[in-house]
Amino acid sequence: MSPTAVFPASTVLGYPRIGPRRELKRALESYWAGRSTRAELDRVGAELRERTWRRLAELGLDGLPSNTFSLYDHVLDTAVLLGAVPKRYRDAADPYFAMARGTEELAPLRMTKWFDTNYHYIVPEIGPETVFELDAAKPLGEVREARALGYETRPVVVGPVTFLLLGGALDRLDDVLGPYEELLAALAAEGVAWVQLDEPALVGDRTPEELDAVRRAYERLGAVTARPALLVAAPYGDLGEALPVLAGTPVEAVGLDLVRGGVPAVDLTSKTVVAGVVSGRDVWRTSQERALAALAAVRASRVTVSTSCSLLHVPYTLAAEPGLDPALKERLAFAEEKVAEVVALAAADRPAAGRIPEVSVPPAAPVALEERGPYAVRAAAQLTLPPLPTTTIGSFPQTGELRAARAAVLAGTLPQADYEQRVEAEIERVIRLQERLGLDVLVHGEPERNDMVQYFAEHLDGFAVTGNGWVQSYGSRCTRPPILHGDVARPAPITVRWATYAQSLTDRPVKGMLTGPVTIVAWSFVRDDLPLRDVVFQVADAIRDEVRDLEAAGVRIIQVDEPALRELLPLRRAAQSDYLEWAVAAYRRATSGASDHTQIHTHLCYSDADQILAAIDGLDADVTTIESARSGGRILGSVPGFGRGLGPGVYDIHSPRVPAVDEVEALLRRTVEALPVERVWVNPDCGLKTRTYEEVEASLTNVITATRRLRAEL
Ligand code: MET
Ligand SMILES: [Zn+2]
Repeated sequence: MSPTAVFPASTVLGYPRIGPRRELKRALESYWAGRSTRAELDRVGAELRERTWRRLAELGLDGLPSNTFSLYDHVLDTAVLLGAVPKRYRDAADPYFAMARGTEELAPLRMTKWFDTNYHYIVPEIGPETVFELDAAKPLGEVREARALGYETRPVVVGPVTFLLLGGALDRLDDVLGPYEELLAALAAEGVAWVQLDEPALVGDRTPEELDAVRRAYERLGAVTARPALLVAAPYGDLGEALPVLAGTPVEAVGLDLVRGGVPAVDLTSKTVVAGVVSGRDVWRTSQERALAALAAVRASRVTVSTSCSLLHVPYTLAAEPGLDPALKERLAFAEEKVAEVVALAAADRPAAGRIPEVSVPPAAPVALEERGPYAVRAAAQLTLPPLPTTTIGSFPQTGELRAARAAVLAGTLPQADYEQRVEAEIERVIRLQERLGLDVLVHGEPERNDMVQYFAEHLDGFAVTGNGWVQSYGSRCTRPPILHGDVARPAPITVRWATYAQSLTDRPVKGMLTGPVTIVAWSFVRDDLPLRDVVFQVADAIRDEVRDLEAAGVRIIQVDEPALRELLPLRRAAQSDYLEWAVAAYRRATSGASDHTQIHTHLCYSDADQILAAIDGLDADVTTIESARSGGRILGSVPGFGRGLGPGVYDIHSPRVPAVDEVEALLRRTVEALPVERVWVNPDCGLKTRTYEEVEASLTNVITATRRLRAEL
């Protein structure tokens, strides 16, 4: 017998969890530092959950989700739920955080980007030895907790197909379905009416075998005798060929992303459609007209209103942004405002009048660009360096003092000139440290940057920055994406003064450090009235001017970071080449103004770079540094054909762990076996700003010792 519960008229697929004032971040970091207890951390979690449910109810939302809270990551929570905790972590003092962050003895699990977002999840480690076993404490606990506060909720769990695909183990489907069936039974016993299983993996290209797995999974879960009604939600795109498959299973409701995907032609008259018409991916107000038209076009037994995906990707509320220009604010909606839109759409029975006017500015006319010479010519013209040159990715630890000083400037209690002196003092410290450690290519350490995108946004026209618009990136880490709302231009040089100051302190080369156009647009909330491919070239032109000015100031090596290149890659193959074409063109537009004797570096991280190697090659950078250590050197298998300088990272900077000399040496040996030694660079996986000086000094010392051992053999 299938459940008969009616789905609520309005809901959201998920909600931010870091806290409106980043309360969870503070609680986590204090717990990790040993300054507070686990009980104190759990209390902050409970308070945040309560506030979220209360606020959603106050805003008039009918269907409240639960289990959308997480202490670190919802995919890691799912692994725990299913018993997929690798043996080696089980005896750790706190196995959950040991998997997330590592311990003295244990490296953490791999982490990578969640679909095409800037959120990072912990990759489940599933092997033949994994025994799936249900541990439903968390979802059941949240259901009870909400009920005690007077709220009935719909638990949200990552679905079996997505979970296994993320862990590269779809062959374990039959084994994992047992715990899912038990979970459904346990939730039914608890009186839960609906459960939401998130299956974002279904909006990508799926093979016939994978689609068959979808069918088998939902046939089986649908056949559980006493179970809640099932909502299968597919955020971040179009379900495509997976939709008829799902529609043929007994699931009661499907959640569609109608912002990115079109209204499906598939007949869904036996299902409820939870229609995602309010975007969870941007900060722009919803066009009521367009949303109502989409709602009207869906053919289903019941159509209810929702967000296109979890609101995890947007800040909490515009109410915390008194500093934003009111005219811009009119065009914006953060999480709370989006909930209000969902509620209003669910109540509306006619198109609302008074649409917000959309502003449209034509993109800058493309100009003919001079190209750089061939790589061999450039390499001969550039600086001569020792074999296996050592460098870092740019940032050094951001100290509490510097952050406090920046806040004091904002508050008006510290004069700008004093702040700039402190930045210079920090640059000097970083330069001296690198000289002492013996690095070959130095950096200034980026102390003036709160964030690699926001810093540029603050210095470019066309961007607004928020005061509190924090969005979770991973664990306790958040970013404040700037809002790109107008035409982009660079009124004055941005980084030249810091780069030249750093170079004035040392005879060794100092790399200039810029963020690339693709990453700037990827990590901003970009106006939704123009295609990204138009906007990105305006940003590229601004960076191009900066490259020129750095070069004119005598900087011989310039790094233009593109860590987000992989992230924006469309989930469907059919759309990928078009994206890669404009992304690569934008990067080249930004860098091709450099002369042949300027060495251009780029840096990518969390890239799963194997998929986009041709595009990375197309960037035509002289040197590419890339994440490799955290993923165990997997990239080395795919890079032999790479024709220019390459620095696969030799240690993971996302964990406080200091890598041993032998460990670095081993990875370095594998690297020189995979690549011609004269093209190999030695560097960490990524920037060092989240680490302490103590960790950095110890780690880099070991990196340099390992490099010297190898050099001695050359
Ligand atoms: C996420 S990539 C970071 C690159 C930047 N240059 C840094 O070192 O922090
Ligand atoms: Zn990086």
